[in-house]
Amino acid sequence: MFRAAFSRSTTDTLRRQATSSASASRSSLRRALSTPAGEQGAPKPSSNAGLWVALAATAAGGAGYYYATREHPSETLAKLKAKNKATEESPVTASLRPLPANSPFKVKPTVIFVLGGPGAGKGTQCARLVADYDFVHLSAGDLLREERNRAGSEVGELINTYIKEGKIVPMEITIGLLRDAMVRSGKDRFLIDGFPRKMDQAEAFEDTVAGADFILYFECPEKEMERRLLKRGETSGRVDDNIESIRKRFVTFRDTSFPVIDKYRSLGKVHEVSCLDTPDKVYSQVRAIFDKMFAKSA
Ligand SMILES: Nc1ncnc2c1ncn2[C@@H]1O[C@H](COP(=O)(O)OP(=O)(O)O)[C@@H](O)[C@H]1O
Ligand SMILES: O=c1ccn([C@@H]2O[C@H](COP(=O)(O)OP(=O)(O)O)[C@@H](O)[C@H]2O)c(=O)[nH]1
Repeated sequence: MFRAAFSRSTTDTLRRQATSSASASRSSLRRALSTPAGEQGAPKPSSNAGLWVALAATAAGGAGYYYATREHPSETLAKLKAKNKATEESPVTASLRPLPANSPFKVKPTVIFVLGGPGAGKGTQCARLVADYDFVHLSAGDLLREERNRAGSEVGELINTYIKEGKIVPMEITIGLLRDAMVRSGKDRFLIDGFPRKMDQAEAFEDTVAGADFILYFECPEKEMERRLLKRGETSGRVDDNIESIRKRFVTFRDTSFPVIDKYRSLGKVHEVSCLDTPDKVYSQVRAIFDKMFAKSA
């Protein structure tokens, strides 16, 4: 279903090429990426041999994993809730579907993609969710900025250029960072904030890390997002919280990221929340969704 929507995926190609172990180190990925081929028009495209190696390492082992087994999430959840009663397992960690062959997890983790345009309030709401529910919050943007700032990073400059231009950093970097952070946390419930921003990212993540249980989508008009981002830019120190970068980010969101939300919506996996209210009121909508799905940790 999800998979069928992709005409010819990156990972399909990679599966044919991949012979190396999926556990290739991040540093080797970075080395391979020092001549990146951008996902979205890298400033200077060059030989992509290294990229293939990195992508192969990231996606290797996904073969055999198939989305066709997925049923409608509401049916699945109903079954899982019943099972949960009997086994005390979390309704979602009991698994919506099998893990990909080379997932770093033994049991399927709970994964929620938190999506919305730039400045919609994803980070603000995730911070509240972490306080009330037992989730690890991983912001893809924060992880990229951390890597950009890491002394000795071989992809720092590249990340900075993509962020400033409002473009999407090559997925193998982002997925590598997310995967590492998930494993390092030692936990199994994740809010993945600001990712996936492109269809092939969604597919590669689901193929090599774990499937998403649902998508929490913050709907927000551009005018409001622009207002929030300009305000945030007064203190954030971010290279992209300025009007020029903001406009570019909106274009990327409209053209490249929104289709991901639409795709998941067609699968019945999107919970949409309007961000046009105070943070408290927005959060009460979010809580209504989470209270239905998860028992509170406190
Ligand atoms: N409901 C809201 N109303 C007004 N301002 C908000 C709201 N939610 C978040 N903000 C502010 O808007 C800016 C962007 O929010 P943030 O959570 O960083 O968005 P995102 O993670 O989606 O980029 C921040 O300065 C935040 O304080
Ligand atoms: O999966 C991701 C997430 C973020 N980014 C980059 O990081 C920037 C900032 O993303 P973040 O989620 O931090 O901020 P937002 O745009 O949602 O405010 C984006 O514009 C992209 O350039 C990316 O390339 N891939």
